[in-house]
Amino acid sequence: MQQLITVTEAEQIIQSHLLPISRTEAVSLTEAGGRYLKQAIRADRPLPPFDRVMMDGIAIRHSAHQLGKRHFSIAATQAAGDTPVKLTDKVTCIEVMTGGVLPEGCDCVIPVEEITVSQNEATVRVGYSPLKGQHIHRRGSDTAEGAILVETGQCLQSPELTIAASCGVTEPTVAALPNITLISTGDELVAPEQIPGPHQIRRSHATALRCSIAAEKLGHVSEQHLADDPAQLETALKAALKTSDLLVLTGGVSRGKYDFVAPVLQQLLGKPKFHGIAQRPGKPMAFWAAPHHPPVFALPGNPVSVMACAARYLFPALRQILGGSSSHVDSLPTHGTFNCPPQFTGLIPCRLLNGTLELVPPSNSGNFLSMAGTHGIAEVPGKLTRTNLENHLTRFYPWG
Ligand SMILES: Nc1nc2c(c(=O)[nH]1)N[C@H]1C(S)=C(S)[C@@H](COP(=O)(O)OP(=O)(O)OC[C@H]3O[C@@H](n4cnc5c(N)ncnc54)[C@H](O)[C@@H]3O)O[C@H]1N2
Ligand code: MOO
Repeated sequence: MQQLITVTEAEQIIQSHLLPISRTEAVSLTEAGGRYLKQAIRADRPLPPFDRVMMDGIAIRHSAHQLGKRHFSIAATQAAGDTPVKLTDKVTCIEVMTGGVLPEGCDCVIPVEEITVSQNEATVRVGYSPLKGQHIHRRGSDTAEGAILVETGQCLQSPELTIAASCGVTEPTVAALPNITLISTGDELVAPEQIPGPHQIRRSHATALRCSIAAEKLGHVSEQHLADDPAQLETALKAALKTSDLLVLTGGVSRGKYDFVAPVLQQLLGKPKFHGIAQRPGKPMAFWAAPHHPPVFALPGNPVSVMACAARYLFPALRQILGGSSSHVDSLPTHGTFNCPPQFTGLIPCRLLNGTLELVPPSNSGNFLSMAGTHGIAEVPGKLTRTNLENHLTRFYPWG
């Protein structure tokens, strides 16, 4: 392991070595949620595209009311979707519906609540004084045709998809998902569906990481498990380095006699950009970035360490590769106690409740049970005590 660097230094080193994915693909609107846009979405026509009636009621010429007219016979009814009719005089009105086109010749909509209708005649309530132009959403008042409405790089969520659908962008071009190879290592590990021997445990990292990556659509995951064998590791890594956009290894990265991840990667890619961060958990994390090779994240094998390092470094890195912003982080008030050396940073599992983080520190990073019901990690400087934690806004990194 090298000299420990800080959490912020590790983040900066990772950020400076990531390239945005250059492949794109067109996806249907039903598949587009959560994907990162690689085109600008423009208005295909002015919005709204016509003078849009905003209230169910009657449309009149405002000057008629100004001149004292209160009774209007209903010349026509215009529903939403009808081609517009025309008001030709000051004595009649057109019955209109929300979403319809404002009838030609009208400049005022009076809601149905302000009129009474009897024998095809609408009477405006005494004392009600409508304004010229009221309840009319003017053509082009939201945007002109051709304007950019959603910028490239935006993560598509329901608001952006409202715009895409409205502008007829039915197959937005988005960043292709990176191919992520997830390699877990360890002779003690068996698949979740197997019955472990007394000296074995079931492996869980790939399941956990897949869940976060799939939920946020951060990549296509392929998964392998390897024994603690340097030759096997070398063969698998050589192949994965050729076919992947990013590699994640879990376990085998600390100081044990059978921890082969760092030496084998060093042989293939040279020295890591860092190996060891002043953080708890996750101290032995390492990162490689070599020219013409995908970046490699080697996460320490303890389950809490894997998830803490993934939340803090891996998921933001994947967002950055996809073209999104990796820098936005919520800073929130925090409660609880934690145990971390003062010169370290704690990456502490926490619950997010009513805009406040409640720390749920594990008894050790191999104890994954207390992560149940938590939402991510709080990044807490180890020098903080319980008392001054209360005046501190803590950065929150969700599980995904
Ligand atoms: N002498 C030292 N020993 C250790 C150090 C150190 O600095 N010096 N660091 C400790 C820390 S901190 C951590 S974290 C672990 C990380 O070690 P490795 O990355 O080599 O991880 P392993 O030893 O392979 O595994 C640790 C632990 O996690 C379990 N594990 C691993 N993979 C999985 C999986 N896919 N699913 C479930 N559980 C998994 C594994 O069985 C071990 O119990 O090293 C400390 N030691
Ligand atoms: O710091 Mo290690 O990642 O706790 O178990």
